[in-house]
Amino acid sequence: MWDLGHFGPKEYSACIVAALILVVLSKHRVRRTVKLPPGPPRLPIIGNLHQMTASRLWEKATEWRDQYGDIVYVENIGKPLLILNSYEVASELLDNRSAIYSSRPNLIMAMELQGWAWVTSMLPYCEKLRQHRAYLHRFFQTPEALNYFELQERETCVMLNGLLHSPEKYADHVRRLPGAVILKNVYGYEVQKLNDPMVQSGEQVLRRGGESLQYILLDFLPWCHPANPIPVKHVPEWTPFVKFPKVAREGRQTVATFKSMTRELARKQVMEENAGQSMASILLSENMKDDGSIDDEQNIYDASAMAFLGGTDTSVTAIMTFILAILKNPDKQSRAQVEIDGAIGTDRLPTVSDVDALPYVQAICTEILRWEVILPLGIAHNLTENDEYMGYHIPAGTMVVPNVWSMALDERYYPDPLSFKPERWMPGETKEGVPSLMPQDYVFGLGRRICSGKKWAEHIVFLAVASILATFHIEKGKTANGETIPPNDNYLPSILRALGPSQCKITPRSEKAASLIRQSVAAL
Ligand code: HEM
Repeated sequence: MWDLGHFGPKEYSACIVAALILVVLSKHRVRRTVKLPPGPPRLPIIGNLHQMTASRLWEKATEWRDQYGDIVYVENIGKPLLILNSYEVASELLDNRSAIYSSRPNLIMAMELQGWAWVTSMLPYCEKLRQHRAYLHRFFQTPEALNYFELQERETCVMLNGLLHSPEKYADHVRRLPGAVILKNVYGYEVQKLNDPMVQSGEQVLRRGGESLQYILLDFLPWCHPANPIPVKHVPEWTPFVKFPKVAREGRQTVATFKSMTRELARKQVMEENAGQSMASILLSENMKDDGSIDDEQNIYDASAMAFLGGTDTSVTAIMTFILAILKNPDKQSRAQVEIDGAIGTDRLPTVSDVDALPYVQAICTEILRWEVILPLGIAHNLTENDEYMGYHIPAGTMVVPNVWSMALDERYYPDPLSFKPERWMPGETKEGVPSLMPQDYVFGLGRRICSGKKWAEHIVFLAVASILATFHIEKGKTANGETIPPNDNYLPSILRALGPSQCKITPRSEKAASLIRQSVAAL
């Protein structure tokens, strides 16, 4: 079966045929007199398409940085893509020139075929996007709006209790945490058990989203464009050698189910008299007219569902990375525990207000975001007008991708970048001094499309890390023969990196720590 997600000889031949059609159809090819940014040599017709399906494109792009510099230009059957390999260029283009670098590309599989076009992070720069961002900003950048600190602390406590009872399921307890807080924040929905159907539905739809990105090749094939006489939407599933129509249909169904489930949750909030305060209930009631209809109803549903999608898997990867970092660097755990015991004692659990009293724990959180970045290529932006930069021409319509991976491993800022070193964030502890570039300045994106959940995510990661360190001891697992089991550091190489569990031992630091957890849960 021809899977457009993987580039092989059949796909290669198909691309050549497609490109030839393109060449024949375009009677007058525009002669390039402008100087394009540097990049790897392009093959006739297909350009760099054969290099685009590398499973870790961010690593390939980082290699290109050494050869071609901070901006790397590639072309796929005439479609331009610019990779920004350093913070400086990403900041100049995505931030300082955000007026023209803030749109998003139209991705055929995701948006045309699977029905993701409503998702905030996929919207072009438009009024609808501004409205979504305003809704999200109100509830996710302002903790007081829904008192999300209290919810984060509460659900962190539930996670600790889970670790106490079934430490071997630690990945499930971690997975539950961000989903439970967001579902309560957004819909007033209470997650009751580990494998909650709503949390699972969010995970499932995100998996479909990740899958859709494997079909990026469709965006480069000329006949796939919606303006063509045979729109790609109408390619039947029985078409020989192509798998994408089936993947598209399955994705469409999952997205539609997710949309109707989240819509129902939101509607329930506004219909029920005793429904608590949540993002959906507040926005829907504020916008309700006398006749019961709701202004901007669809945008409220969509922005609410986006919070659920944007905040769950990303935060889970950060917390899983923390556990991996401790398994590989046990000395960091001991130092953090000494800090916690000294600053807040052992009679209570940490809260978000302890951030300033726990600089080393905070340094661990910062280093987690840098050491194993979660979205190594961020989310692609789209340039809406021709631009000139460093003497190069960047054509309108260029897909612009920040290489967050390369920024996080930039030795100019982070000596020995592959090592997990929270010390680099502690003033006076390294001879180079604290790096002038924080990962928080780029791992959440840049410019007008910066992540709407940045603050919320930083808070939940801090709480989870500080609370686990305060109460548990994490160590590598052992085989029956007493040999140490190496931790699992095999991240899924998708655009949103995910990490499975390691075989390890997670035990309460003391009977007092275990009893503190039990008492805190009982008091919820
Ligand atoms: C550690 C956790 C997280 C990371 C690393 C992360 C990272 C990112 C990145 C890199 C972008 C793209 C920014 C750009 O295009 O320049 C983004 C967009 C977005 N994120 Fe997050 N995110 C996280 C958590 C969250 C949470 C908790 C929410 C909940 C509201 C959220 C909601 C969004 C939204 C709505 C967008 C789209 C913004 C737009 O397109 O205008 N994210 N995030």
